[in-house]
Amino acid sequence: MQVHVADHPLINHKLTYLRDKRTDSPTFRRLAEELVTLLAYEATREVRTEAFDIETPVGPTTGIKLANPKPVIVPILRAGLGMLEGMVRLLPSAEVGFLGMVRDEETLEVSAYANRLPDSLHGRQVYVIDPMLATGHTLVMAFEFLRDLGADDITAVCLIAAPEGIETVREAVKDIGIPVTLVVGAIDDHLNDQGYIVPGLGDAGDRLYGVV
Ligand SMILES: O=P(O)(O)OC[C@H]1O[C@H](OP(=O)(O)OP(=O)(O)O)[C@H](O)[C@@H]1O
Ligand SMILES: O=c1cc[nH]c(=O)[nH]1
Ligand SMILES: [Mg+2]
Repeated sequence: MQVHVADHPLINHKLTYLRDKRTDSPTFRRLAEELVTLLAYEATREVRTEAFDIETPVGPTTGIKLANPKPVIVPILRAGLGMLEGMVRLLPSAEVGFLGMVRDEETLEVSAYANRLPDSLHGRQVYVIDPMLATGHTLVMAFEFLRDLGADDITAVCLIAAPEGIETVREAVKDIGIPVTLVVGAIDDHLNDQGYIVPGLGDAGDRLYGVV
């Protein structure tokens, strides 16, 4: 698994305000969208393209466009929804599938409660978006779903990751059997006893949408 940390002053600036507990929900949503657009620049480096001919006002040239079949973006509900607008802005022709997953706050085990994905992902590049990679259980389960539907390769885009979670995902993808890339805005210090990323930003879903 390739891991890219998109270390850039603008990303670090926006992440700092996202982390700040004084940041309100509307600002948090805006920052999450802006951050994913910056991370998507790195994440889409290997997006498949095809050549096509155009004419500029001055003469003919060959350019590129996104190849078919178009990529599929998969936000992990709830918190991944906060990154969807920013990702779709960069890949407007992509399809969007949804996976709803929640972790048990005591055991930190994950369960899936919603699945609205294309019937087949054969030949498709898939971009998974979820702001937090904590224990890694959520991403591993998502990758298994997507691999079973035939995804060609998967790129996960996360705003903040814990080193422990990255190692769990790294081990698991050895058995996934398709190329996996991880693009993150920051790798934080550690996970605490409750499975929260430290320093992190708290519960991303709650900060985006309120406590349920
Ligand atoms: O790496 P893990 O330990 O599996 O944790 C990461 C998951 O936790 C959060 O979701 P949560 O379960 O809080 O659901 P929510 O998005 O509905 O708040 C986050 O958005 C990830 O999906
Ligand atoms: O720190 C964390 C860990 C998991 N999920 C979150 O939203 N935040
Ligand atoms: Mg949550």
